Amino acid sequence: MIYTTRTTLTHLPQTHRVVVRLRHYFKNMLCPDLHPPAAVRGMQQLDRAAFSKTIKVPHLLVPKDKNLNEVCRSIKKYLLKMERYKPVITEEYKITLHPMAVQKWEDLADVKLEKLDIGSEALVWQEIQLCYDNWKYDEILKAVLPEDKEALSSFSKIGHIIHLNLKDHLLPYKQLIGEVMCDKIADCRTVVNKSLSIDNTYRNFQMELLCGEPNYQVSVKENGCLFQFDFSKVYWNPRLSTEHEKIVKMLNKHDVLYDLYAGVGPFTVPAARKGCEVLANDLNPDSYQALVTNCALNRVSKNVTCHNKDAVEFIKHELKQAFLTKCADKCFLGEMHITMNLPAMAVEHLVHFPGLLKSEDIVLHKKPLVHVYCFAKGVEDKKQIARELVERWLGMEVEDMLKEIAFVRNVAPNKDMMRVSFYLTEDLLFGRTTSKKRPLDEELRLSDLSKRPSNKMKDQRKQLAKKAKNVFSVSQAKKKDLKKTKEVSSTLKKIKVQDKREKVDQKFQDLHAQIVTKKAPKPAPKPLPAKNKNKPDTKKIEADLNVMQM
Ligand SMILES: C[S@@+](CC[C@H](N)C(=O)[O-])C[C@H]1O[C@@H](n2cnc3c(N)ncnc32)[C@H](O)[C@@H]1O
Repeated sequence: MIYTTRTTLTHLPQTHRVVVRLRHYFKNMLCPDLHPPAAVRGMQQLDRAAFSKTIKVPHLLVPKDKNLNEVCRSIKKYLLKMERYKPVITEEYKITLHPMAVQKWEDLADVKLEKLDIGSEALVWQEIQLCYDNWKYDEILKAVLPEDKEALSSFSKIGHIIHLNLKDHLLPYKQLIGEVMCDKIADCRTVVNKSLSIDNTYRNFQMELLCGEPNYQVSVKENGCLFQFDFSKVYWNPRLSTEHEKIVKMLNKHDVLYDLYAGVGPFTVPAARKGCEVLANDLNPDSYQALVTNCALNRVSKNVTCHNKDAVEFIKHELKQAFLTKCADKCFLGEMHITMNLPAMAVEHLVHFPGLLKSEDIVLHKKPLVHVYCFAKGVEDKKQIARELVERWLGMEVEDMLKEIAFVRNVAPNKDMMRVSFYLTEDLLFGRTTSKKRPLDEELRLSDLSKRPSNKMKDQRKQLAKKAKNVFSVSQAKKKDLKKTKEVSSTLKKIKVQDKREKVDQKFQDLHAQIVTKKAPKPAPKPLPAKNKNKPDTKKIEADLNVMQM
C-alpha cells in the first residue's frame, strides 16, 4: 500500500508555510499499535513518561555473512519509520519492519530475499520500546486533544517564535501545546498564543507566552530579504509573503514606491533592492526603527526615505510633494505605485486623494497606481464589496481607473482580505471629477452598506479593549494573570456599545451623503473647475472621523 499525502510542513524553518508532496510508504497513524498510549488522551500537564509503551513488531534478522547494506536497500520501503527511531541496528544485523506492511513472510515477496539467500526463519516478532521522542508534534497532539473537537489547525512560524491562535476548547491544553511545540519543532524557542482578537492601532498582536524564552526579537527572510524586528511590538504576517511578492514583481527598476503603512518593510525593502526609489512611512515608532534597520541590513538605505507619521499627514505633505517633484522631472520615465496595506482603515484614507493637487499648476505625466487593501465582509461577491468600499470613500466610481481587484487571503468565515488596484487620474487629483451619478438602487444598496458595522465602530470596540491593554501584555505570562484575559473578554462582551453604534451609524450616513457626490441632474458639459461644489469637504470629514474615534 502506498500513500501519497499532501501535507503542510509547518515545522520548516521558513517564515511561511510550504505545501509539498510527501511520499509516506505506510502511514503510522493508521496503525493503532504505533499510536501513543490511549491513556494520554485529555492530559493537560505534559507528562512525557506517560508516552512510553512496548509493542511487538516484525524484524528481519540478517545472517551476519550477508551484505547488510544490500538487504537494507532492497527492503527499504518496509522499514518502520518513526521520529528518532533507528530501524536498522547495525551491530545486531537487525532491521525493524513496519507492522502494517509486513504481517507474514509472503508480504515481502517482491523483495526477493531468497535471491540474497535469506529464508522465512529470518522474520521474527520482537518487542520494541516507544517513548515521547518517537512522535511528531501533530501525532502527540492528536493523541492528547479531544477526539470529537476540531484539532489544532494551523500556526505561523516567525523566526524562532511559533504563533498560535487557539480556539476556546483548546485553551485548557495551551501549556501542554506550547511545551510540545517547543520540544518538537526545530529551532523553536518561544511559543505564544494570540490572546484576543483585538488588534490595536499598530496591528501588533496581543499575545501570551505559553512556553520558552520571552524573547520576541526575530530574524526572518522573505522574498530574498532579511528582516529583524520585535514581534511583540510590530506587525508581521508570514501569510502575506505571496502578496508582497506580487506587488514587488509589478515594479520595475525605474519605478517609485510610496509605501504608506510600511511596517518593517516587506514591500519597501525588496522594492528598493530592485532599484526603485521608495518613500516609506509607518506610524508605529518601533516599526519605523525596524524599517530603518532593515533598509540598512539589506544595504538599500540610499534608495529609501523613511517617515514616522500618520498616513493622512504623509499623503497631504510628503506624497503630494513627491507627485509634484515627479511631474516636474522630465527624466522620470517610471511608474508611481502606492501601497496602502492597513485593511481595516486604508480605504478611509482614500478620501484625501480627490483634489490633493488642486490649485497646482502642473501637468500629470503619469497616473499613480494605488494598491489599497480592505476587508470584504459578507456573503456577496467580495470583489464587488471591495470595489464599493473604495468608491464610497473616493466618492466616485472607479470603472475607468480600475486595474484589478484581487483576493489576498481569507481572514474569517465570510471575511476576505482584498486588494483594489486603481489609477489616480488627473481629474481626481486636481479635483475636477464629475462623478457619474449612481443609479438609485445602487445608492440604496450603498446606504445599506453603511449600516453595516463599520471600521470606525470596530475601532470603538478596540478603544474599549485598549483600556484593558495591560491585561494582555506578553510580560504577564504567569498563570494567575492569564485568568484576567478571560475576565476581560467576558466584560467586554457585556459593554453596551449599542447607543454609540447608533450615533456612529448616523454620522456615517451623514458622511456618506457628503462623500458620495450629489451630481447636478444634467451632465456638466465640461469638467468642473477645481473649486467643485461636489467635492467632498475633506477637512470637515477628517474632523468628523476624529470625533467618531471615541
Ligand atoms: C497591516 S500592517 C502592514 C505592514 C506592512 N506593510 C505589511 O505588509 O506587512 C499596517 C501598518 O500600518 C501602521 N499604521 C497603523 N495606523 C497607521 C496610520 N494612521 N498611519 C500610518 N501607519 C499606520 C501599523 O503600525 C502597521 O505597521
